Amino acid sequence: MNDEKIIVPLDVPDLESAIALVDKLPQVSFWKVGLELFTSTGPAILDVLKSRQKRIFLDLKFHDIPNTVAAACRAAAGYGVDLLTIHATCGNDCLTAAAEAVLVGAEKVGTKPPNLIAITVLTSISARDLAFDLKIPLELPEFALEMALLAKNAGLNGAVCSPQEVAQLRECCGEDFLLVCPGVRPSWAEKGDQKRSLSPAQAVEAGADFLVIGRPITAAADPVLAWDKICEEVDVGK
Ligand SMILES: O=C(O)c1cc(=O)[nH]c(=O)n1[C@@H]1O[C@H](COP(=O)(O)O)[C@@H](O)[C@H]1O
Repeated sequence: MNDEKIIVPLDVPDLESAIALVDKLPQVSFWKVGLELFTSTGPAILDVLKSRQKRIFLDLKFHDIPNTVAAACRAAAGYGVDLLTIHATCGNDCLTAAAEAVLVGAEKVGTKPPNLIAITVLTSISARDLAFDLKIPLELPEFALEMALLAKNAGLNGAVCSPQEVAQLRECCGEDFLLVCPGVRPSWAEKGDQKRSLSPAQAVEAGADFLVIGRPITAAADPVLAWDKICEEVDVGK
């Protein structure tokens, strides 16, 4: 089984619903806490997950000036989480300051620093959105690669990208650069707002270290069955 590659987001509004979801899926070893839940519960949810020996992806997607982002990264690193996100479009100075800040923040409390990973291009953005709304003059795969390289050169540990770009990023950024892919959809699941998806097997085959898969599992009529089906698919893609 290759189920440790799958991260399930706790995209729920409060602590009670989060605990209910964690209890419903005891097989899941890696959970993501994102903007909705962290804004609602603060670090209380992290304590719950740690007390159950779960790995934690704290997905706060920082995006601000270097001084502000570095301070936020120092604070977040003190929680002892496994993964932490920042937008690559913060720019080089910000990414460099953030990479340094997680080390300082973790050391201050004597914990392991999180792997700091950069959002390249959100998986809800299409090539059309990038060109016409955001006015980025590069092709989407090229822009995603540039953002990953910016992050790598600034000393980050990895990037978040869609499964459609992961093969190219793996080739250019090397084996040690963590690549985390949301926007993963089994053939039987709704795409929702995800615009650049591939199946779990395809994403793993293309070189993803981790897949973030939410609604196909959490909104399924039978989440345990959906989890089992996805684990089988991930094994096929190995
Ligand atoms: O950083 C993320 O995790 C993330 C980046 C991205 O580009 N796209 C993306 O969907 N995500 C997150 O991945 C999860 C995807 O959830 P589902 O679309 O329900 O599978 C959500 O919690 C998003 O916040």
